[in-house]
Amino acid sequence: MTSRPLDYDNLNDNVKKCQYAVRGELYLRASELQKEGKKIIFTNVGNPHALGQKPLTFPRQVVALCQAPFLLDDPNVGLLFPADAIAKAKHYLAMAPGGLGAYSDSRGIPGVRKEVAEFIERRDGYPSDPELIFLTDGASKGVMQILNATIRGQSDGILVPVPQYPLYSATISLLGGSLVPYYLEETANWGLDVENLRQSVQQARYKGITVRAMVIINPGNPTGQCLSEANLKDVLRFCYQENLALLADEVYQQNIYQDERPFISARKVMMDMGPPLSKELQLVSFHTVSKGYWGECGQRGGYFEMTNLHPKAVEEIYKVASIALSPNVPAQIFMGLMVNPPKPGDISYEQYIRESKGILESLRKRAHIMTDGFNSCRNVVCNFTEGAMYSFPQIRLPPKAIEAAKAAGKVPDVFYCLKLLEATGISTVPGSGFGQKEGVFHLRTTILPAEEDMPAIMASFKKFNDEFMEQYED
Ligand SMILES: Cc1ncc(COP(=O)(O)O)c(CN[C@@H]2CONC2=O)c1O
Repeated sequence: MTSRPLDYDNLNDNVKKCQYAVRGELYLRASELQKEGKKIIFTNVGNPHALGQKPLTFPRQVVALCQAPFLLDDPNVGLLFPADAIAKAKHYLAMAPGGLGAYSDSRGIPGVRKEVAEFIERRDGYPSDPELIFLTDGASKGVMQILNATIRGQSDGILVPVPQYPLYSATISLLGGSLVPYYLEETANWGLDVENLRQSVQQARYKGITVRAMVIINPGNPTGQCLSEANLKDVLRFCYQENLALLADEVYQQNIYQDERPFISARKVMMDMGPPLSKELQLVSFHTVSKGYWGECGQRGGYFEMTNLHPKAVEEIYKVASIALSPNVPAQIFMGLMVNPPKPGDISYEQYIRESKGILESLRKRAHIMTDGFNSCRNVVCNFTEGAMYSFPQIRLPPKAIEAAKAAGKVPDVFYCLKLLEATGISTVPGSGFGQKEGVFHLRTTILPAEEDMPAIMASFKKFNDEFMEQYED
């Protein structure tokens, strides 16, 4: 048969080059085993509702009414829905001409963008312009839009933390750009070092790469570290000195499990630093309804906020957003509700706070159970999950295990994670999927399995791991 346009060999090379390990080899093998009837614990994806977390009640009540506005005309609606949910549904329906079935503006519903701006103002104490906030189908799409606008070709580089969330490496590959790694220091609790940043940029420039932007993920995925205000000041100063735009991925800003380093946005620190940075440094910040104590991953709601971008650049980003017509309208309502939740005195306030606090407190407990569990295992060390939703233990593989992996044609941490999966049903992501220093191996799991299941999962992991180490140690 003649070679055809969409045959593998004829596909765009950038498509074939990009990798996304969160749903890679381990996930595919776990899905096969599940089909064969094996019980699988999918802790590979930060997907809270898939692991049993209940959705918050109030947002679902409001969106249900927005999706089925005829319920608002039912005389019994007050028997099923609280008055503030009814009022909120009417509030959003009034903002969305044609309701949830109609396209919105390509930047999102102006009223919701205004609510996001007000949220940012309350959080940071500085004005925020709704015209510089675009709603997106999850933060993923926002990241892809901004990287698409930034990367002009192979010689454009993006400074990305290693280990990193592979949305960045995959998108940079897809767009034909160059990933410029900066290594986080595991022994310094995954801290970043400005000298390391400078070296990475210098090495890239030496290779003829123009470094255009720097990505920070705060709190970190997969590493879970929270950046301090001092760290953020260093990063902002560095980006200004090196003329880099800063892309601040802050999707886990609600997921904080320690009190020493509370979340502080890159934008607040930049504004606190005043001119010239607050007036000149280009910053794009990303957020989502997928994380935090919402976990509404499937709704596909997100936003990005642009600071210090020229109006003509904003217009170009708007033009490209308009190609996809409209962000997901129901998700925009979720975003509005997330940034503008029930207030003290509202009928649903107590329930909303109770549910939210319950989820966050449980996540904090699970972060400790998992970290302590890993640290009780042979040849395993693990930094505490200060934030986000993941645990990223270092697995010190004996040389014999590395040889066995090579003999099996597998990267060592893939070999280990496959053995773990076969033995326990625990589906993780090998550290090689996020990038790691040469010769150092990790795996990523989420802290999302139900609290009551966590001790048994960690015991099952420990049994497997200690037997594995026994088998391969000299
Ligand atoms: C750092 C980071 N940014 C953006 C996203 C995308 O979120 P949206 O759902 O808003 O597009 C994720 C999702 N985290 C993936 C999903 O689950 N496990 C992960 O590592 C993420 O971890």
